[in-house]
Parts: sequence; structure tokens; C-alpha cells
Amino acid sequence: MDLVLASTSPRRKELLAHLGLGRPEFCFTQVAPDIDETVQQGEAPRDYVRRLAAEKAQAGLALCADMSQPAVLGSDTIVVLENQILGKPLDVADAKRTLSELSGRTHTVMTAVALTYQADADLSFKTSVRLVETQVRFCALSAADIDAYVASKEPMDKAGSYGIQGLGGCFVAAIEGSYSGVVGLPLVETRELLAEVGLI
Ligand SMILES: Cc1cn([C@H]2C[C@H](O)[C@@H](COP(=O)(O)OP(=O)(O)OP(=O)(O)O)O2)c(=O)[nH]c1=O
Repeated sequence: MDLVLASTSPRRKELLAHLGLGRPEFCFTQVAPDIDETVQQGEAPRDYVRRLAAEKAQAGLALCADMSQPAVLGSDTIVVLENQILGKPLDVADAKRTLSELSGRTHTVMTAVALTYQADADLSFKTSVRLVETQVRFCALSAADIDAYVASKEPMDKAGSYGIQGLGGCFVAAIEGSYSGVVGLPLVETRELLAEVGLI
């Protein structure tokens, strides 16, 4: 099987490479899935993030027509505060609003990872999905903190308008769960998915 990462995220690429544990034979290619990320009416955050990860993997599979046996990974990350999905910010004002909502509170980061691959028996494709939830507590943020952070532009391509792996780590008072899941690809669960199909 050929491993394919269906993602445009440089962070997911870097995290997936970790799973090779330095072995040169572990390799993968990358394709850019293009899916509609609209939340369906009444859709719960857990259902949404699982659906998007699966749709990214399946959209990625459609881009692998030239491969004999692709196994495609897709992933999606959302921040959830009081059952509300906080995705990537629409603009600077939205990022500032999101950060002030997260200030001094605990939110959940949900990341789903999906693997679409050909099940041997009947040549049909199967998608396995794992959902990982992590609690993140933010310290209290001043308006000056938020302005300075948003000016760095780091929040603009990230769910919840922050990156724990970057400057946003300054705001994280506590985390319970998967650090790599917050960054966008939960390593333990991704390793399990790959191990199930013999890719590692
Ligand atoms: C909360 C948090 C999110 N993020 C990122 C992970 C994801 O890349 C992004 C959420 O957007 P996603 O839609 O999950 O992913 P993406 O559009 O960046 O990439 P893809 O092509 O795979 O769809 O937020 C961090 O990098 N650090 C964090 O601390």
C-alpha cells in the first residue's frame, strides 16, 4: 500500500513524518483535498469533525487514480466551547473575538483522523476514523495580549485562532489529552490506524 496524506497542512506533514521514527523506508506523498466544510444543520461537533476527516480522506483518494493501492489519511481539527464550533477565523475581528471567548476558560480541541484504504477481501474501500478530544485551559488574556498575538498573524489559519505549538503556547495554562491532536494529527491514534493495515 502507498501512504498518502490528504492535507495542505505543513504541521500534519511534519507530524506524520514522525511516525517513521527516523526509518528512511517510511515515506508518503501529499495531495490537497478540496471539500465543503459547511456544518450541517443540527450536526454535533463530534459528528462534524469525524465527517470532515473522512471526506478529506475520500476526496484525497479520488486524486490517487494513478496508484495501485493507495491508503489515504485525512484529518480535521476544531475547537469547541460550550458545544459551539470555533473553526478558523474569518478575519482579524473574528480571531480577536474567538481569543477573548477562550480567555480564562477551558475548551475542547477535537481532532478526527481517517484512513481510507482498499479492504483486501472484496476490493471495496473502507474508511476507519478515530476521534481524539483534548481539554485546553487558557490563562486570562488582556486586550493587549490579544492584539499583539493577532498582529503576529499566527492565528489566521488555525482552528480556535491559536497555535499551541507557537506563540499561542504562551496562553496555555494546562492541557489534558493529546498534544499532537491539538496541533492537528494525533500520533498515537494515527499510528494505530496505520498499524491496522500494516503500513507501520
Ligand atoms: C488548536 C490548534 C489548531 N491548529 C491547526 C491544525 C489545523 O491545521 C488547523 C485546523 O484546520 P483544519 O481544517 O483541520 O486543517 P487545515 O485546513 O489546516 O489542513 P487540511 O488541508 O488538512 O484540511 O488548525 C494548530 O496548528 N495548532 C493548534 O493549537
